[in-house]
Amino acid sequence: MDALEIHGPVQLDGTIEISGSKNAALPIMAAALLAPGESVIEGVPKLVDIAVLERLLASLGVKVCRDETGSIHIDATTIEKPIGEYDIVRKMRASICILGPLLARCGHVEVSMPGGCAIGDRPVDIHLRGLRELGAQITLENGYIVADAPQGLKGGAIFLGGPFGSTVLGTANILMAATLAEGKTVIECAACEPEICDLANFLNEMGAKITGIGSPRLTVEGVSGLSPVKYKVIGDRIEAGTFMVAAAITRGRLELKNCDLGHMLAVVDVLRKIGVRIDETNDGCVVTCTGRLSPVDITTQVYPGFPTDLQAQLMALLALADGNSVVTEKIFPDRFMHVAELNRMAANIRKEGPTAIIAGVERLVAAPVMASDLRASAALVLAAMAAEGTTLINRVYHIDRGYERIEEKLNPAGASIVRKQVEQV
Ligand SMILES: CC(=O)N[C@H]1[C@@H](OP(=O)(O)OP(=O)(O)OC[C@H]2O[C@@H](n3ccc(=O)[nH]c3=O)[C@H](O)[C@@H]2O)O[C@H](CO)[C@@H](O)[C@@H]1O
Ligand SMILES: C=C(OP(=O)(O)O)C(=O)O
Repeated sequence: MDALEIHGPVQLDGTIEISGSKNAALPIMAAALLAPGESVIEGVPKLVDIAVLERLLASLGVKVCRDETGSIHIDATTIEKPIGEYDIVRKMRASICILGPLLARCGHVEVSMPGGCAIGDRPVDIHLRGLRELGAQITLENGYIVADAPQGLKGGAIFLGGPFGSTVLGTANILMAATLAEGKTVIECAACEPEICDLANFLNEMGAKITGIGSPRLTVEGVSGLSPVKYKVIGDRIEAGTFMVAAAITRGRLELKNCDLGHMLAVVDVLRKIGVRIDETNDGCVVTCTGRLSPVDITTQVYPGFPTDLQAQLMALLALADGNSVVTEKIFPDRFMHVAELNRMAANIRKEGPTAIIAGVERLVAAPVMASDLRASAALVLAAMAAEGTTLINRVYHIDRGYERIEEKLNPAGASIVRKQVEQV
């Protein structure tokens, strides 16, 4: 099993190209199932999660390959078997994205209940409620969601709100299904995340008729068929945010390319309050941090609020601030696996329900730590670059789910990260 050995403290200085967005690429790849023929998706990051979806699509009988430029070709001319098997689906939450498009295209689908990061309870009840409102009959059999719409789906008014606001992949599923439904669908309380906008833009290029993109009300006029297209996914705002924190926590300077600050207004606002300088460039930004770090209070929220996927990384930074910060997690109230590991590195963080109180410390100290989920792992890499000594992060397969060879991006900018094979611990 891979581990990362990280020597600190370092001061980063360099330029990093942000990869295409994982969370945009995954639903877009699934949406390619809607159109017979070959779609080409450009800018898809080389990640474990993407490889899992490639395997899942191939298991449906769809032809999938990555060419020498890195683009993914998905030939969905025929779908032999609309069944998402447990062995693949359990590895990744986003596998649930095949549910809507397969139902719309084939009139029948079976998908195992999905797995995903250990960040708390993650039901799919709203996905199922939305599909039922489009006319699907759905049962749960042996851990599989079995959905049928033999006469096709029918548009309607669908409210997608849940206990924590909107649902990102739930919106993706209903949106994809609605493109081929008969008549008009209005999705209320739709997710407004840039990844959903990217998916909607992709679907429109395929011939779908979606309006209201970026707002909580999406209107879809159903069409009888969609055509394959070539499409480039947006840059990864979560990878960009992680590297912004990397510049800040090492009191360094990073130029980030292929990142859209328009997708990161809450993150930029919070980092500026902490004392980080962010200057916009033509295709990204330059992030510099020289002085002291001010504490802040933040609450994670649906877009355009502060994203839960950057909560752990921000907490690593606040661990070194001059005073007390408060972080409240409103999307996944149990997403705090990183707290205990950061405390092993001499942070002073106390968790109370869905809130963490972070008393800033002068310095972090290296320690052996365990990556527990994707963004918690990223937080540990950030903390380790600022900590004194050599940190060993075990179970880094979590980080490979969402970051393309993170050490190869950070080392040229001055990090000292070595990937090692270690005995399983
Ligand atoms: C692949 C991908 O894009 N993953 C992202 C996506 O996950 P994902 O789409 O799974 O997250 P959701 O937006 O659906 O989850 C938001 C909240 O709604 C709840 N919920 C969701 C669906 C449902 O049917 N019932 C229900 O109660 C969830 O438990 C959670 O508390 O959005 C999350 C929130 O921004 C991010 O952290 C994930 O990185
Ligand atoms: C939690 C994440 O991914 P997933 O929804 O696939 O578990 C993430 O990208 O931070």
